[in-house]
Amino acid sequence: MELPVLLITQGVLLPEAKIKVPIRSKNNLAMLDRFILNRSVAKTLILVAYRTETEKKVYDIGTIAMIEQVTCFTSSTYTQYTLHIVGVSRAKIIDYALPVSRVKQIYSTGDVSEEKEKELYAVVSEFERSLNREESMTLSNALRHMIPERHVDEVVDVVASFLPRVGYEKQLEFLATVDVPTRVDAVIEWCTKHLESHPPRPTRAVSPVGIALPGGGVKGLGKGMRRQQESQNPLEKLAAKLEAANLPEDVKERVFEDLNRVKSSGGHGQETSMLTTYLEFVADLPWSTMTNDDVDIKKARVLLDDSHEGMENVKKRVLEYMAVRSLRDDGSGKVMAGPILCFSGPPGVGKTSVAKAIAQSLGRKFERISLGGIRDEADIRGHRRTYIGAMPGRLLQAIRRSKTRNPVILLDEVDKLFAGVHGSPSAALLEVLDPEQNGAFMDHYLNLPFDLSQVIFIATANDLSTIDGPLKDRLEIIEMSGYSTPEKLRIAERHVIPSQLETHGVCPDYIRLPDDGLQHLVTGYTREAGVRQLARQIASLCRHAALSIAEAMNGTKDADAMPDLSLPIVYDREKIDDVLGPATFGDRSSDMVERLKSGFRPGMVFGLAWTPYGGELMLIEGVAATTMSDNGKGKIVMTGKLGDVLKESVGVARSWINANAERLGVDSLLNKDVHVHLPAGAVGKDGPSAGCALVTALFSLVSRQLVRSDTALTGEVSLTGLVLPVGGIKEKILGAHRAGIKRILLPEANRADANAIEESIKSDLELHFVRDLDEVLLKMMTPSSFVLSKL
Ligand SMILES: Nc1ncnc2c1ncn2[C@@H]1O[C@H](COP(=O)(O)OP(=O)(O)OP(=O)(O)O)[C@@H](O)[C@H]1O
Repeated sequence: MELPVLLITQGVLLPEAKIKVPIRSKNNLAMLDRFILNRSVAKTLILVAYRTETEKKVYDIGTIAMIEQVTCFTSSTYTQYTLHIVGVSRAKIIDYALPVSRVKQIYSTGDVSEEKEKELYAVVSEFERSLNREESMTLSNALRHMIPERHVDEVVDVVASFLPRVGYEKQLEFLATVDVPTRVDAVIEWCTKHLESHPPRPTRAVSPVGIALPGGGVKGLGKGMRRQQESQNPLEKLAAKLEAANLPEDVKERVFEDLNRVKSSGGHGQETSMLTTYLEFVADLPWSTMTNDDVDIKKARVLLDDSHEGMENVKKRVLEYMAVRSLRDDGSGKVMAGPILCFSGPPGVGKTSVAKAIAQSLGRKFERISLGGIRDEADIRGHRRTYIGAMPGRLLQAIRRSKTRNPVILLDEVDKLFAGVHGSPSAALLEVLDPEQNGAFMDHYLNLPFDLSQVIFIATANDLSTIDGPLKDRLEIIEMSGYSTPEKLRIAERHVIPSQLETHGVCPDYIRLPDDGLQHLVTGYTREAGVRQLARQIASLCRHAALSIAEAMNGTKDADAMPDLSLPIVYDREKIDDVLGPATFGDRSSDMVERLKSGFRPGMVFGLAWTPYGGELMLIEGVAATTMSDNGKGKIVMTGKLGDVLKESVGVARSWINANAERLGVDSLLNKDVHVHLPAGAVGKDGPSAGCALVTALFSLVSRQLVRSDTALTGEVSLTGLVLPVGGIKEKILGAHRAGIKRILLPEANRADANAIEESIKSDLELHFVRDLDEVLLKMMTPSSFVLSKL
């Protein structure tokens, strides 16, 4: 037969064994691309050929293998494919060529005496117990159906694949050995050698592979031992587990039918082993185990207040939610479905930790499912069992982990679900969240209805605009905005520092972080909306402290007897610079604002952008092509990865300037070619909120007057020059403040949003609210601008 070739230079795949091969070489990538990717690969056969590094030649015996799965890991810089394959049989390579070679399957020969077999099983049993628990489980699972049927040839292959230390050359030799008795001798020898340095665990007097052996089992084992095996029959154990799982009646019937099928097959065969794994999963699911809700609103309030600083609105909404739940609870254990909360905001503002606090105050288990980047419906709903390597979906896996049927499940990053080629995960999620349907949720793998109606789902998102409409409809959005510097200082002092000290085992008395040190840490080493980076920097200081203390103690247990270290270690500005290196960001002022202070030219203006990671200062630049400034066609070139809505805003800005040029005494853009650019071209920008900034930039260009470089603005404009409200005001103000901007122009209609900002920030800023573009230009142009008199 002719098979595509996978060429490897280390590790040997023996029949029945499974390996994962990362695909790196050019040849293997070409083979993957041509024969495997974008095809249905299940059960595809390939030839694994081996090349010896020393002789640089391909070995004439290979392994025919079956592909079980292809996995792909993608990062921003590379993509790594990995093939999961299982060995099928030995093969003689008749005609080696790439990418396809001609091979002939070869079969094992020779009989093994009963004595030898007994010796083999005894030594394999010891060998199994010398492995770590995980390997030992894998080995016994692999051998489960072989020993009872006396597949000695397969047994030795599987065991040999657990002996990689034997070396590549020896394993290749083993692969080439068709005579089974010779292979048995080799395995006995290798196992015995391995056992010299890895003694077996003492306990467990069971069969070599941890399962009962039918029809008398392995000859030579005593009666007592056989009885013990019988009492440990895994099928009986499984049956008992299924009984104890308290399955609903309709489910029970189907499950026990499957169990009988396994029983009647005697427990062997690949299909049976898949069915057994399935039944184990069924038995592990918490069909009827629930925790009792313990809703004490007072306690919940204390817990939330203790664990979370500020965020009063969020806490209020969460407590209301819990109060409503408790009123709906009629004591029957069934609570009517309520709204599904979705915390939306930049990273590190406490979305996950508030969700955890909800679970904790209800006394429920907490599980998190990360949805980021899921493209496949099967991730949510599982694979059908007919697929090789089928698995249940993430929902049921989370339920199994929680061991209860009513946990709080956090659906993290619902905004990052994408529809791929294999169905829409967001539609599957919709079904999960629908109280009409989730009482009988069907996972493809489980293929039995499972009741998810008592689960509390909470979602998180960074960017609401990317959530599918119908899914968003189901969610009750609670916005969580970024923190100001004073808020961060308080969160750090009361929460992050104590928890990091505890995590790193540093006694609070040994370390001191004075106010100016903490302030330096926040403003000089982090630029973020949440407190993630800050927590990381504090962790670095804790590790530094732990190391200094450990070194000074040098074996003594008495911290007071540390001659080389004066305690507490004080992390002031200097010390922090010393430990973490020079500050990455200039204190309080962004690099951009500093750099541009003296370099502002007509046509430049600071806008404000909302991003999923918090508010950002955004430079807008416009230039007129001077050589053809007055004989152009009024064309506008736009660059900087702009979305459609932003491009339309440039059009609106241009029309307004043209319509008002005469009144304002400036040139119009009718015969000027202009280029508008928004730097940081790699980041996509969209939305109407840059309207005011664009008009200002174009006005500055045609009037050749400077815009104030100490001011940033946001606001949508209408064609007639009205300034319309925009979203993300708090994030934008905080972003500007972080960047060192003190003067901000906002739409009048956003006054209430701006007022919600805490006083300490507001007092540090000059906020101006504007109604129309004339007001905008008056406030944005530098005071010396001659055109101002016309406004
Ligand atoms: N207001 C706060 N009070 C106390 N701790 C806070 C507060 N906000 C955030 N934290 C802490 O900051 C850390 C990061 O928060 P968390 O992981 O919940 O963020 P997140 O918003 O879920 O971020 P992501 O979206 O990246 O998952 C946690 O240790 C959390 O306890």
